[in-house]
Amino acid sequence: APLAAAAAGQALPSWRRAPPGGEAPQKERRSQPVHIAYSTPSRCELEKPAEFKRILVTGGAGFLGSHLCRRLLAQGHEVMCLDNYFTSQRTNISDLIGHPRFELIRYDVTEPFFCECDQIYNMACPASPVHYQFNPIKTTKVSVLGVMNMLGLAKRVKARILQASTSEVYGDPEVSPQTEAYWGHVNTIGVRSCYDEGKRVAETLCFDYMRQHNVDIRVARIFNTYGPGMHPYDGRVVTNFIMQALHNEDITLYGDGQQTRSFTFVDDTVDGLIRLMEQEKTVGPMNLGNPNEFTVRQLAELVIELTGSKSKIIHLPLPGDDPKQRRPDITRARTFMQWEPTTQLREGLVKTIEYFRTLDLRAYKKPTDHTAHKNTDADAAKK
Ligand SMILES: O=c1ccn([C@@H]2O[C@H](COP(=O)(O)OP(=O)(O)O[C@H]3OC[C@@H](O)[C@H](O)[C@H]3O)[C@@H](O)[C@H]2O)c(=O)[nH]1
Repeated sequence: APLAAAAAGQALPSWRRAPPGGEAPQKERRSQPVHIAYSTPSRCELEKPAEFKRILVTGGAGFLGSHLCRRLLAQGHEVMCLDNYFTSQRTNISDLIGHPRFELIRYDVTEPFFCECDQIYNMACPASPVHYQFNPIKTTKVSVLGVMNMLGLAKRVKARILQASTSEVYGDPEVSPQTEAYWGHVNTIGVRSCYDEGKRVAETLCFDYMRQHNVDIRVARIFNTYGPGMHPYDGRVVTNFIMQALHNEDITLYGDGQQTRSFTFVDDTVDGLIRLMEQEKTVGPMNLGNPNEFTVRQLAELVIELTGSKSKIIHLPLPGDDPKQRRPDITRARTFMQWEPTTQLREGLVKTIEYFRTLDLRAYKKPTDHTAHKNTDADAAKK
């Protein structure tokens, strides 16, 4: 059937379809819209031609990475995608495989990697607490060795490099909202430290490579991002709640649900990442997040409402070191990149729910036992 569809020119990305009357000139083929499986259509069309660049995206098959690859291809760039598929899979980017400007390389960023490129987006790292606590030593290695390898490459080929950092560098913040000037409140020995401290060292390395070797760095502190393309079993709150609601299962609220998060729709985050990379000056780390703050209970109630689910909310213990509040101050992003999120939670959730509703779950590997939420403070006290 896929062959028949291919012959008929259907169910193939537009760039793979033969134009009526045979081969079109390269220019004409490039100007056709690229159909993107997960992102919203407005972001998928081939955008106004940018200066052609060779761009390396580590973690390019992951949730954020795959959206980024699509967007960069749509801008007309050449994209090299590196991934070891620890938390991602090739189906995330199946629509890109075979694209003339896309190259896919199975690789682990803890090993040095060399290629000619103009820009590097270092996105590789498991991001869900369930995943990054599964093998915490490896998580620190990915953050620290991964960024060292990429900074070394950036230095050697004089590429600009963007490091995907995180709101988790603020730990359990004592101030709200968090500006980039806040140094954070992070436990160095807790169950989340592998990720938090790994990303903090990654930031340090970026700034030291800039000071010592003049490497052109960008550091994005990404807040909780959600949207179509998320792994259905990633264990994070948006996926858990939507999956549970769609299957009329209990909604698992950890703790009393009064902890807050600021949820950013994936297209806004990707837009922010590209703007930050293209921004001409290094201006320090940049918060990328939606400043609208919600309690996790509010999120649960909104998901139930939008799905029309019969699910009930139940309470489970709060995971260890779970931050109580998280809200970005985005003055810097507004000032330097004229960036702010345009999709608010309700609208973004509707799109995400639609994605999960139509997802074929057989294409995804079921999780190993979800243990992260069992790493509670009470357990840590017993040890
Ligand atoms: O089923 C669930 C899952 C999670 N939660 C709660 O929802 C909140 C958000 O949890 P998530 O696991 O989605 O993500 P966290 O905010 O803890 O960490 C995230 O921070 C920013 C990013 O860098 C990462 O994606 C991730 O580390 C937490 O308070 C968590 O305890 C639930 O109440 N129920």
